[in-house]
Amino acid sequence: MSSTPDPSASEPRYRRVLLKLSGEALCRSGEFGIDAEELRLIGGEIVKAAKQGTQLAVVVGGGNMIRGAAMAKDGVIEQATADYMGMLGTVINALALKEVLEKLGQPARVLSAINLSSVAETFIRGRAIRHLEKGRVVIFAAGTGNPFFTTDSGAALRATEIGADVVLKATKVDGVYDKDPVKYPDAVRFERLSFDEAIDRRLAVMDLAAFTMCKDNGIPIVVFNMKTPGHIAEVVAGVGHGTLVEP
Ligand SMILES: Nc1ncnc2c1ncn2[C@@H]1O[C@H](COP(=O)(O)OP(=O)(O)OP(=O)(O)O)[C@@H](O)[C@H]1O
Ligand SMILES: O=c1ccn([C@@H]2O[C@H](COP(=O)(O)O)[C@@H](O)[C@H]2O)c(=O)[nH]1
Repeated sequence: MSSTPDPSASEPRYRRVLLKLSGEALCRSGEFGIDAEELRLIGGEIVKAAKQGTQLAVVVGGGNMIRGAAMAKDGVIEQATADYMGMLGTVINALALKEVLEKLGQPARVLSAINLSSVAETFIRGRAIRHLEKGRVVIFAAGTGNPFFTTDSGAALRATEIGADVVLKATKVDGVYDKDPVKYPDAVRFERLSFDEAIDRRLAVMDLAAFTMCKDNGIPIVVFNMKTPGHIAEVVAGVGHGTLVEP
């Protein structure tokens, strides 16, 4: 997806977006945890995007902390428990992100799908919308709040609940390919494709539940590279370079 901005347009292209940020945005490439410099950089990118006038909600993943399936692999920890641990990892990421946004002057709130009343607001749909209308960046933590899901599904769910115009999936690759480009250097990139094609081909850039929920609710998805400076703001403005998955 790429398009030329209309210089006469004073309104932003999107009124409200859901930005799905990989947890790996918060750590150095190939490492784990939270790196202060990476956090500061990604925080700055989100502030740039938020300043453009589009209401910005963020779902942050937890791949830099714990992935439930990997944690449960050797059978010591049950998958459901490992998934709750994974969700708590996303809460840690969300708190870190909120902190850096506010340090950079951007008001932000964390709304958690799991009740953790001492550290974050619990998700209430009306409150989320109210925060967005007041210009705060809303960070949704703990995915769907249920094990056996992912934060991609959480992004699709929250996007539907808040009436987002689009899900913007910020990731390590620059779009959707016919196979995983990290594993296959000959993978071919799509400029745009339909939900049916993404689902039929089982393209693993997002999970099936997330694709299906966005499809059923008519919410397009843009998959784009998060590490290019300025790119998050461009994609939020509707002029970035990514793959558009559309109904
Ligand atoms: N067909 C495909 N096209 C593009 N990417 C693909 C495809 N199949 C698999 N991938 C992989 O999917 C990954 C995107 O998922 P990513 O790791 O960003 O998300 P996540 O799992 O939601 O985030 P987190 O790191 O927080 O767990 C890419 O890095 C890419 O390697
Ligand atoms: O709704 C959800 C969301 C996430 N989880 C668990 O958290 C980790 C991290 O999320 P990613 O989407 O992989 O970044 C995930 O592996 C699950 O274990 C969950 O259980 N439910």
